[in-house]
Amino acid sequence: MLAVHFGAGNIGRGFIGSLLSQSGYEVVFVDINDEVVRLLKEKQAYRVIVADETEQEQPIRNVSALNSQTEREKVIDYITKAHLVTTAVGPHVLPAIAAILAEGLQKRLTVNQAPLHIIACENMIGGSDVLKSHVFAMISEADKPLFEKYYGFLNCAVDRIVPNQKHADPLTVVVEPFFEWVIEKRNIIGSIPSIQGAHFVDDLQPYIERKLFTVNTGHAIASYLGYYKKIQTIQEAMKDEEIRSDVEKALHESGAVLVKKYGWNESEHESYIQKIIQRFMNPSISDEVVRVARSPIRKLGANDRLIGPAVQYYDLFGQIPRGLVKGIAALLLFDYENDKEAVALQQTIQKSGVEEALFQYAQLEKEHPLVIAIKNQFSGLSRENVNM
Ligand SMILES: NC(=O)C1=CN([C@@H]2O[C@H](COP(=O)(O)OP(=O)(O)OC[C@H]3O[C@@H](n4cnc5c(N)ncnc54)[C@H](O)[C@@H]3O)[C@@H](O)[C@H]2O)C=CC1
Ligand SMILES: O=P(O)(O)OC[C@H]1O[C@](O)(CO)[C@@H](O)[C@@H]1O
Repeated sequence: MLAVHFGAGNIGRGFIGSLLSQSGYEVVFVDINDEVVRLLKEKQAYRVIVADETEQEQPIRNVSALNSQTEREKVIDYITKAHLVTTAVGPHVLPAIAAILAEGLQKRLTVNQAPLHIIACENMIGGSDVLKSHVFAMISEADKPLFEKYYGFLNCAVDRIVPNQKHADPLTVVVEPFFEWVIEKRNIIGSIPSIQGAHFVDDLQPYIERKLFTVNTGHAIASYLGYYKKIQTIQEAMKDEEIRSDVEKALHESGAVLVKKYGWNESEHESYIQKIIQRFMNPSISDEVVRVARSPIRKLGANDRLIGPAVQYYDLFGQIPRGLVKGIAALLLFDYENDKEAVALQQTIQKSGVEEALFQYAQLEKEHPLVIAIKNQFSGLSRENVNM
């Protein structure tokens, strides 16, 4: 079996590629990072180190790589032969891979009528639907029914914390032991793809919301409050009692939304929250706050990890979720100069104010009670920052 995987980064090598290789696929990574592509081609293997109390090494074999900028035709050829296509490139990169994917899928129609599943493994709701819409924007009307017949775009939720890597061997990836890959069955054509450890479900919505509004919500808040307190890593941030308690408070708020919405058992959800807090604190992993905080404009999105649960909490309970609001205010103070979105966000705030930023990026009406609460919290944090 052959899998073509776009994105040989942290999640690509540390989770999706490794699981596919362990499931018996030959994995061809497609990336634009020359060094990583060259090394994968040369070594055809790399190491995943599962970091817990002990370090367990997993050799990943039967892999190779292609550079999509310089080896376009080869990528297209591999797509025509693949049994699975996956991505882990980042939500903002999906439009950039759509053209080559569309071309590969078009050519495949002429040589291979086997159905193919395409799974975008990105931190977002409906990632594969979004990729599909970009691909469909590139093909002719006549091809669309054929694409619908042969290509199943499957939405999924991926959960494993893989920090930025720095090793003598640049291919090595240190990962946490936990992983969860939940894939929606809707849109499967023919048989379920064979992937060891993946969990196939009829309806992804509860799973993706549980993951995005717990793991990602808590992680994001720890990162923004950590950055605010000039702390370097998530592990150090979680040792700060105030941050840990703010994270827990926010997770109880997003948890209240999820429990009410999906009728879950409250104490089971509380155990899930506590397990996630322990994952953030894993002393064998060192995860920079600026990595987890990256792309604050995306993270301020209406359906993303902070505004999504905050709006739902307000709508369901008619109250301000103070923990989430503090996290959002801290996001608005994230002024890391190496992050393009942080720079753009700061420019918007300086030029037009917090209300305008929340209107533009989070689609919150300026008179929404959440906006007033976020603005007050933002002013409070800004004042404390000056006095610190
Ligand atoms: N790192 C983590 O713990 C987790 C990440 N994710 C999601 O996985 C996705 C990837 O994240 P990471 O692996 O952390 O990022 P990363 O930055 O380590 O990897 C992204 C890879 O995509 C490559 N890339 C960029 N543009 C490309 C293009 N046009 N064609 C092909 N490859 C291209 C980059 O060179 C890089 O190797 C994101 O959507 C993220 O939200 C989801 C769960 C956990
Ligand atoms: O990848 P994003 O969406 O920028 O979020 C940052 C981090 O969130 C996590 O998925 C978990 O919270 C990470 O490990 C991830 O990379």
